[in-house]
Order: sequence, then structure tokens, then C-alpha cells
Amino acid sequence: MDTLLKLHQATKTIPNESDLDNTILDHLDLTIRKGDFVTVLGGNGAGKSTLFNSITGTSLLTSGTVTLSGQEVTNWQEEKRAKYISRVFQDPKMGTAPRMTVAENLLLALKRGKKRYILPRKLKEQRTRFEKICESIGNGLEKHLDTPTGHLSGGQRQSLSLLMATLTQPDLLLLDEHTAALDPKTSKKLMALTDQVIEENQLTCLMITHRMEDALVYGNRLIVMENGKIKLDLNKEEKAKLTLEDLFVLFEEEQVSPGI
Ligand SMILES: Nc1ncnc2c1ncn2[C@@H]1O[C@H](COP(=O)(O)OP(=O)(O)OP(=O)(O)O)[C@@H](O)[C@H]1O
Repeated sequence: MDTLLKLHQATKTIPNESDLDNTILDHLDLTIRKGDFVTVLGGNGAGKSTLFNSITGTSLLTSGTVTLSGQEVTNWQEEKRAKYISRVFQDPKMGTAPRMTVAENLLLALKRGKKRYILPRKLKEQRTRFEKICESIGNGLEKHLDTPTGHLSGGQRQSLSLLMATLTQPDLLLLDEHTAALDPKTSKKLMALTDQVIEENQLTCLMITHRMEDALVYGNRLIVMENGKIKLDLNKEEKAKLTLEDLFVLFEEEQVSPGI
């Protein structure tokens, strides 16, 4: 088994107002193989984003370890991990610099994990490539290479965020409800694009979603989180047998809101 990411006994506690430790990740063990596309479900507050924050180094674990490509990165800062990990957030505003143009944002994305600055010469050199990349997603983004991203629609901006996150083929792609803020049609399109980009680039991906159908349809593995733990971990075959009804029943039993 070619392991890409391993969390061992990952625990995150944060003191609450009454000064008691609030356990958000609870001795969680998770192993992700290279090429896995794992969908992550869980009710509000289950610890999904905290899991991502612990993987990216946005927030460090209280105890336990994170290993990436065989190297322990538990105490690495976010900037150092950014060379290997890309993340797309729910909010279209999070992934792009609003005053910079689409082309400038793409150029910055080429420098993920390195010192980032814009050279007009480099911008010119990459223009044809950027046009082609934007064309490939079929929503007219190529006509907006010189448009500040703040002027784009939410859908265009999220597709740009996805392109930026995958431009340099990260070892690990984290999608944090990246289609949730879009209307159903745009969300569907972005999800299909996401699947295509992951497949074409053979990326390893973890995708948090509240859309149970997406969690079933996409990926080769499904995990369900509850109270900072992994409640259910299904492989491709097990996932193929699962129905939407099964998932609804599971969430009802656990009395956690599916959030859809
Ligand atoms: N910095 C923090 N300080 C205090 N509590 C926090 C902090 N970060 C997260 N929590 C708490 O930890 C729990 C898990 O939060 P997290 O955002 O990881 O859940 P989630 O599964 O991503 O939820 P959602 O689906 O609502 O986004 C929640 O109860 C949240 O309030």
C-alpha cells in the first residue's frame, strides 16, 4: 500500500469558557493511500474542518502525529506544508486575490509553496497556457484573464480556485465544501469539473461535503465523522452498495443533522 497521509491518534483539544478542555479531534487514526479520492461526511461540529486544519498545519494537534509521504510533519508550519497540500474553501472569496486579475492569480498559483511575486514577463510567457487551461473548464473564464477576480461570479471564482489549487499538482488536495455556496446547477458543474481534474491528474483528494449524493457518487472511499472520530470508513465496494436512504438512516440514528 502506497501511503500518502497518516494521522495517528490525532487529538485536538481547545479550552472552552469554563476552562475545560473541549475535545474536537479524539485519538483519530486515518490512512490515505496515493490516488484515494475520499468523501467526508459528518454533522455540524463533527470536526471535519479541524481535521483539515490539522493536515494543513493551520492549527497544530494537541497530541498525535501527521505523516505526509513518509515524513512526519506534525509540527511543520502551514507555509512549509503548502508546497505539498492545496485547499479549496467553501467561500469563493477565500481562494483568490480579489484585486488581482485571473492571469495574475494563476501565476501566483504556479508559485505555490515558494516566494510569490508577479513578473509581467512571466505573465506574458504563461498567457497562452492560462488561456488553454481556462478554456478547458468551459465557463468562459478564458475571456476574463485580465479581469480582477473580485468581479467574477461565485461559480467562475470557485472554478478558478480549483484550477489554482491543482495547477502544480499537489500531493494532496483538500476540498472543504467547495461547492456549497453555489446554486445547484453551478455546483453540479463544478463537481463534474472537480472529478475530471482529479481523474486527469490522478490526484489524492479529501472532500468534505454536506451533499450526501455527491459523497456517494464521487470518490473511491467514504468516511463519516462524529464527535471528532471516524464513525464509518467504507471502501469502494462497500460504498457502491450504500444508498442515499442508508445514509439518511445513519444520520437519523446518530441524531446528527446531515446539514443538507
Ligand atoms: N478555534 C476554536 N475554538 C473553539 N472551538 C472550536 C474551534 N474550532 C473548532 N471548534 C469547535 O470544534 C467543533 C468542530 O468544529 P469543526 O469546524 O471542525 O466542525 P465541522 O465538522 O467542520 O462542522 P461544519 O459542518 O459545521 O463546518 C465545533 O464544536 C466547533 O465549535
